[in-house]
Amino acid sequence: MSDTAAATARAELADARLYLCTDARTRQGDLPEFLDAVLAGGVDIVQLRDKGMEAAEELEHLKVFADACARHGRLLAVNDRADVAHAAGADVLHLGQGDLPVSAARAILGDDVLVGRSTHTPEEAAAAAVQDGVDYFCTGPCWPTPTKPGRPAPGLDLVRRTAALGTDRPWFAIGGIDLDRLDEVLDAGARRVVVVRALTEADDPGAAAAEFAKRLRQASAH
Ligand SMILES: Cc1ncc(COP(=O)(O)OP(=O)(O)O)c(N)n1
Ligand SMILES: Cc1ncsc1CCOP(=O)(O)O
Ligand SMILES: [Mg+2]
Repeated sequence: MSDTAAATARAELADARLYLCTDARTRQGDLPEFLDAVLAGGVDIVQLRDKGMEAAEELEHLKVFADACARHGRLLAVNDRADVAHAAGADVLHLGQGDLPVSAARAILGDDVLVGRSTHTPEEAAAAAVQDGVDYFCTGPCWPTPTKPGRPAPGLDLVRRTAALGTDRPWFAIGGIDLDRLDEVLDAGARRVVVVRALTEADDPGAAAAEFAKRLRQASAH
């Protein structure tokens, strides 16, 4: 990615409100159509999150994700692996606390790829808000979720405490968020969310994405 493209991607991240993570299996039969529907609905960033998939297979699936993101002018994210993010030409790499250190990812990717970080405590959130090389961070899970089994949920208190940081760095609430719970997440102070099942399991994913995007943008406007 050129310097200009990276600056554009950072501006798009600043404006982003709705971030989808999905594997390549849940919507196996209609993946391109599903991605087109949610991107048209208002998803700003799409991450292929398919734990345990081998790199070669991940790269193949990422072509479908990259094409969809390019059609809609949205950001493509890779989970966990800097090498795969580089090979796929992704805009974003997401790193958890147990993944590659940010400095190691930067050594592979340089400054042009956006890097995100997971946080699960107020201390981790405060650190991610100022850590060099981090473009955005996520806090959660807000609720226990079968998408991330075994991960204790710090709940909305973490969202409140993250909001209280008053950071300008973009941050997203994650974990167990659906349209019924969105107002609670907004009331706790989040203005950006990451979702999986709320879109992958929606009867009408495009309409669900549009409803998320509308309410997130309304909340951001005041
Ligand atoms: C956007 C986004 N936020 C959080 C996560 C979770 O990352 P991590 O804690 O490393 O867990 P895994 O997803 O790797 O199981 C994410 N992937 N994306
Ligand atoms: C990847 C991840 N990290 C923390 S919660 C989570 C999964 C969120 O999935 P869902 O939106 O289906 O609860
Ligand atoms: Mg990870």
